[in-house]
Amino acid sequence: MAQRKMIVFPTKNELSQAMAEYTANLSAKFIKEKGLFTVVLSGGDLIDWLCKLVQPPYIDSIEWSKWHVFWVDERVCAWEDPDSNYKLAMEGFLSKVPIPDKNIYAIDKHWAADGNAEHCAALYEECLKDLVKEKIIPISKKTGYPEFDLQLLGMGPDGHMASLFPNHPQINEKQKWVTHITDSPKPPPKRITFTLPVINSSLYNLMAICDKAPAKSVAEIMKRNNLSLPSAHLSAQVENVWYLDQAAASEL
Ligand SMILES: O=C(O)[C@H](O)[C@@H](O)[C@H](O)[C@H](O)COP(=O)(O)O
Repeated sequence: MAQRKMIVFPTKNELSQAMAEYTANLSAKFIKEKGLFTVVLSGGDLIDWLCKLVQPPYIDSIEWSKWHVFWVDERVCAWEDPDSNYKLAMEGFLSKVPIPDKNIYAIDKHWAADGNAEHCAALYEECLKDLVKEKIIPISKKTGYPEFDLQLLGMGPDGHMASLFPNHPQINEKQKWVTHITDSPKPPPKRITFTLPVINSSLYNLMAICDKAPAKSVAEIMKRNNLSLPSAHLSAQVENVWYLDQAAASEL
């Protein structure tokens, strides 16, 4: 498993620029190697930081038609709800680039609007299994779990990643690929999330963290490897890279 690497950027703008370049380079590499690129998004501020991808030169150079887009976690609510990670990503990013609709794998529309978190998680896992059969997602020979090319992650001030929160049992799930939570400490309470083995089976994981609020948790992870914080468990098969701005790195 890859060692954690950390890069601190002077500003959020530079972090955003580097994230776009990192994503574009991996997109080119994987499309050349296997004809497609699987990208997993999270919610939160990350989508804002992806803004550089919808600007030149990336907007024109990326082969968007070869992208397949997933969510590492999603809030269980209607697609139109302001809480929806799908809505956030569509409005801020995906609607601005020509990725075919069929390659965007959102939470089930009906069951999400209905608020059924358990069923939404089961359906999302089924969707991943169908894509394994269709050879869009391989199963890693090393981990035995689905292998995505790149995940773009964020961390909350409490050290959570995806919807794996401190002192909640979801972090220990090893059987399921996708699980659910109905009492998330960060609102809204109902969510679905990739499990830790699936998150760590990704080839490349980029964790992007900005601002002062998560700085203490960043220090707990970087200096003390405090495993009570879910993000401290992040790994990857090839590269586990953490991009921080100055404020997020201020307690290091
Ligand atoms: O649904 C969510 O809330 C996100 O997917 C979540 O996992 C996010 O990545 C972190 O909470 C960081 O969020 P912020 O960038 O908003 O702090």
